Amino acid sequence: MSTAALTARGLRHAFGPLPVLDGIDLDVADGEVVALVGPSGCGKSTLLELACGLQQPDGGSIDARPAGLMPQRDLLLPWLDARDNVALPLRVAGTARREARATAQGLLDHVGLGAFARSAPDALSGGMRQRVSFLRAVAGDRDLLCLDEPFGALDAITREALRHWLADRLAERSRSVLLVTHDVEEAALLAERVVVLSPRPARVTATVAIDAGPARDRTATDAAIVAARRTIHEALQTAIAAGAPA
Ligand SMILES: Nc1ncnc2c1ncn2[C@@H]1O[C@H](COP(=O)(O)OP(=O)(O)OP(=O)(O)O)[C@@H](O)[C@H]1O
Repeated sequence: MSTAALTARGLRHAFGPLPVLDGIDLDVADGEVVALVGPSGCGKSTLLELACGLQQPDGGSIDARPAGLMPQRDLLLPWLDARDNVALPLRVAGTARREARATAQGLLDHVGLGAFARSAPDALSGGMRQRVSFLRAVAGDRDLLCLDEPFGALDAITREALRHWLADRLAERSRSVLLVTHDVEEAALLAERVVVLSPRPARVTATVAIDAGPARDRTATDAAIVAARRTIHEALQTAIAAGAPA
């Protein structure tokens, strides 16, 4: 069996006349966390959708393991409570209702949402919904997780707590992650490699290796993280400047 969770070569995609991806090469190894950063609207979510098979590329190839997707809009099912939304991928995989609900309840407890397990999505705040959506993606136990701005709507403390929680889960059970984020520090703290995209149509303009030890042991003040943040930031600036109209 191949040791790649995802391999994309020369990936092209357009929405009608709008070219969005312009020949993307991307690899995610088994157990590797790769972050995607790039200017707003460059095509990051589109790339995740291709990785999960929700869209077919216009050109090139993509080969990925079955993925759990956390989309940017939470897309919770409004007729299920928070617990059953989290339990959904387990139910789809054949887990009995009682066991699936117990697992979902445990996950909700871990992120401070235990008391909201029986709440409908429309009774939850945006940040709560985002956490439920995150747990639903993680609960599916797929080898590849595609996370689109998973912590974007959260306050700084909750964001940090969830980042630690994810790093701990990944240390316990190795999974591959493709993480879209606008937060350069988050990318440096979680990823082993950060792939920098140009403005639309997206091309890969740089890849930054983060050599800072396991994610669960990293802190924002580590010299390697501070240096990585600067490198990613500069690569983003270069990408944006190169893509800007003259
Ligand atoms: N289904 C669609 N139909 C038409 N255009 C689309 C569709 N999905 C995305 N687009 C367009 O494709 C471009 C890339 O969108 P995408 O959401 O992939 O970018 P992004 O990098 O994830 O953006 P952001 O950082 O703002 O979340 C945008 O111009 C968007 O308007």
